[in-house]
Amino acid sequence: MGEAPSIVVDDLQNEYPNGFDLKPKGCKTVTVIGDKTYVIGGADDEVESSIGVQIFDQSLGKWLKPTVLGNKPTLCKGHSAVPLNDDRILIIKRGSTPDDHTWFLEVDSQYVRELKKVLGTEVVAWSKCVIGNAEKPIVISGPSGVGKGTLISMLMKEFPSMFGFSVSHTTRAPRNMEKDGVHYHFTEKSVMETEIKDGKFLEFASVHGNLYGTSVEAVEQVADAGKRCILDIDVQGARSVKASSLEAIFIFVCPPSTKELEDRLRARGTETEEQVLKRLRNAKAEIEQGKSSGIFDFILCNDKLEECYKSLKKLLGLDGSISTLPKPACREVNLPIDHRVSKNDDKIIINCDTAGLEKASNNLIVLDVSSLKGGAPGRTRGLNFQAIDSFSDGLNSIDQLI
Ligand SMILES: Nc1nc2c(ncn2[C@@H]2O[C@H](COP(=O)(O)OP(=O)(O)O)[C@@H](O)[C@H]2O)c(=O)[nH]1
Ligand SMILES: Nc1ncnc2c1ncn2[C@@H]1O[C@H](COP(=O)(O)OP(=O)(O)O)[C@@H](O)[C@H]1O
Repeated sequence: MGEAPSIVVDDLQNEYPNGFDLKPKGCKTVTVIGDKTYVIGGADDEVESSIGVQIFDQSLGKWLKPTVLGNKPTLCKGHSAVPLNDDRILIIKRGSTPDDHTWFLEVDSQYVRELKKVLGTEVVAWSKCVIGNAEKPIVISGPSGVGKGTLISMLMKEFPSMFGFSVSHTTRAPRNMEKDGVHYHFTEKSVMETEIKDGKFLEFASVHGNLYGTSVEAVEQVADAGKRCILDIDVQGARSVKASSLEAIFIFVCPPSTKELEDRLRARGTETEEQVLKRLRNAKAEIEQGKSSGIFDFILCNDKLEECYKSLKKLLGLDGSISTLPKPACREVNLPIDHRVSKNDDKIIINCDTAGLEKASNNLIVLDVSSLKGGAPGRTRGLNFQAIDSFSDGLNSIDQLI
């Protein structure tokens, strides 16, 4: 964020009379929610190639420097901004592709309020919007050696385009075959602690004597690749995620017996004797918590690997039931640079049939925001999308749509 805002208070008052939320000027929009005016785009920090955010607090009479969380939208040829429910601003990027045209800037959501308390600064968070009901992330926990990694690898191998792994940070040393950035981001403790303080982690915990954590970026990278995110985290981490605003499915994997767990851990041969003993001691408490804490939606016993994998696929709806069927393709619509955006209750209407434009094939696009789910950190899901050729569909006015 640049120190000096790119527009001054006088600009706000003179150029944007009150209620100016929907008016773009150049590459920036100005949206008022409560006492705060959000100037989105056109900021000095856009050299970073993402859309910047500046905030003017009318009650304090000064500009605030927000901490901006989440993967940020890349610069575009302008955008429209529509405030929703006083806690987020819908951003529609002009001239952008179907997978990138709709974003939310959360300004007062549960996540933003939590992070404001933690960081003690003004906070806003970006969350990209996915059209339709993308599946929730999956949290998998269980004691060391139970087979979590094995089951996750099997899923990713069988369904490579469906699942993506959330690459955690850890302060433990890499094992022989482990690659930095693939299995973990291997990190210095002091670096990780600073990043935790800066609000970059969705959750973190000390496990078997090392620090482990899931960065917001790790989860968003998977979501932005259009995949369902899998998190392999311990029970403390699962508890934190459950308490956060990230909606997920929670699965706990148990061993058939303590003896079998010990055998698997020793046979894997990746830990020192001291580490094996520590992991086995911790396993008892983890299994108790896994079974009784009420965090987990499903408990799987990993006795015979193939059977356990089958059960995992079944509970994820991957056993030939409905969710494995190809999803109906959403009509892919590129948003032209020239369009007008308006709001009517839960419907956002994008009118691409602006003066001077040739009739576009889809001249009205209606976004239904009535059943939004999720949000930062991660994606906002559940946006319904309807592209209509108002002429061929015989519609003469927007009123007929809503
Ligand atoms: N809370 C939390 N736990 C993690 C994270 N990444 C891994 N873990 C957990 O840390 C524990 C130890 O992981 P690791 O050292 O890879 O050994 P493993 O359990 O034998 O695979 C496991 O219970 C993992 O689920 C994370 O980002 N957050
Ligand atoms: N059902 C199973 N039966 C026998 N061995 C298993 C089974 N599941 C996993 N293993 C083996 O147990 C070891 C630990 O599995 P791993 O996936 O690394 O566990 P985790 O990720 O939970 O620590 C690995 O050597 C793996 O091949």
